[in-house]
Amino acid sequence: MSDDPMRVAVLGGGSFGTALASIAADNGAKVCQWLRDPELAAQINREHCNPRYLPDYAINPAVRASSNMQEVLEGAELVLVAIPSKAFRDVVRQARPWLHEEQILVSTTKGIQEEGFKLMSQILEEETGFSHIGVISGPNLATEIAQKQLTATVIASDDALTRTRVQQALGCDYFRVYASNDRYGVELGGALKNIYAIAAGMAAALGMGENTRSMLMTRALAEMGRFAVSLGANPMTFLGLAGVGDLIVTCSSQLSRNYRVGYALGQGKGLDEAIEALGQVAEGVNTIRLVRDKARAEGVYMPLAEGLYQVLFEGVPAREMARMLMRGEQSSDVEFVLPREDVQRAHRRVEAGEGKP
Ligand SMILES: NC(=O)C1=CN([C@@H]2O[C@H](COP(=O)(O)OP(=O)(O)OC[C@H]3O[C@@H](n4cnc5c(N)ncnc54)[C@H](O)[C@@H]3O)[C@@H](O)[C@H]2O)C=CC1
Ligand SMILES: O=C(CO)COP(=O)(O)O
Repeated sequence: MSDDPMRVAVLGGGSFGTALASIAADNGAKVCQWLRDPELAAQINREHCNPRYLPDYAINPAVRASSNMQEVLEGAELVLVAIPSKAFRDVVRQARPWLHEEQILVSTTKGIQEEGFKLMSQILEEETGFSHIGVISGPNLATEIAQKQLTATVIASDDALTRTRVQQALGCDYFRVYASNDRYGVELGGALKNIYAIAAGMAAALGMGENTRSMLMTRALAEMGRFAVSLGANPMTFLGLAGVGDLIVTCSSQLSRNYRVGYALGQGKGLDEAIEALGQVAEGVNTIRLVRDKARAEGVYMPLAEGLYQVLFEGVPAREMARMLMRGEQSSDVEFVLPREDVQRAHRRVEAGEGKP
């Protein structure tokens, strides 16, 4: 491998794309960032700041922004795609003429496509047929990365070259990159936790306490694991940064857009109003709908996702939903230790008078 700096292309001019572009440049890579808006690109090149999505933070001046896809992709070894899920496939299609088999393509997007319940790396695979494909996910609030707060992420791919080159490209003094070969689990964790961040924001706005938040996060993890198992993913991945790590940060921080949408809803704002006020993407709103439908179709028990769906889309008051959830069927703490069905069976027996003194 040559000593030339790695060439990195970042597709997306939002907060995360901008933060990642700056990390790669801090690390010595030659970085080009693609964004739709030529004026914003010119402003980034002039002022070394992204005033629309990451105001108040300096971007490494070596990052070159452009609205010309060909210019950005030419010669790139690593392509990071940081585009919201709704536009992800469209942008990959725009990029396709300048992508080639030797490149490493990595999604950084934590969302799901409605048609076929596809994750973003599956879209990368479908649109290109390439083999160096991966996903970055973890507790990665873009504004904290922009402040160079110590942060860790996961690069997940079954391709060792992809994992290694991403660790080399992005790993630095303030950003540590761990490897995983469970691409599906890592990507699913990043998408699912957004649902529960909305619930945590809502609970905070309703004045609920730390016990509540802790219960919510832990039960969310149980639900995520159950869902993952039903889709054939490895639930152990959720014990890592892209599972419990991301769940903790997104359910605890006002910097999370999903948390903020939940908080606004908890304050009594309507869903459209909450999204409008945010002005950025909160993937969880759409993910709740998709996951709730998928859980129903697969017969997976997901009371939090179901309850949240009813609050967001069917007008059930959040407090009323919280009460119903608290009074829901008796369950098990860790289902891999004591299966939920065993708890329910024991209840049925006792209720039928069997085993009572
Ligand atoms: N911001 C964060 O802290 C983190 C975000 N992510 C994920 O990164 C993904 C991207 O999010 P952000 O950069 O935060 O989003 P953002 O909301 O800050 O910006 C979205 C960007 O996508 C662009 N965009 C939207 N539709 C487009 C289209 N049709 N064509 C071209 N560009 C389009 C917008 O112009 C904007 O530049 C999301 O899925 C999010 O879950 C992951 C980790 C952290
Ligand atoms: O994924 C994130 C942090 O890891 C960012 O969360 P939000 O999309 O809710 O801001």
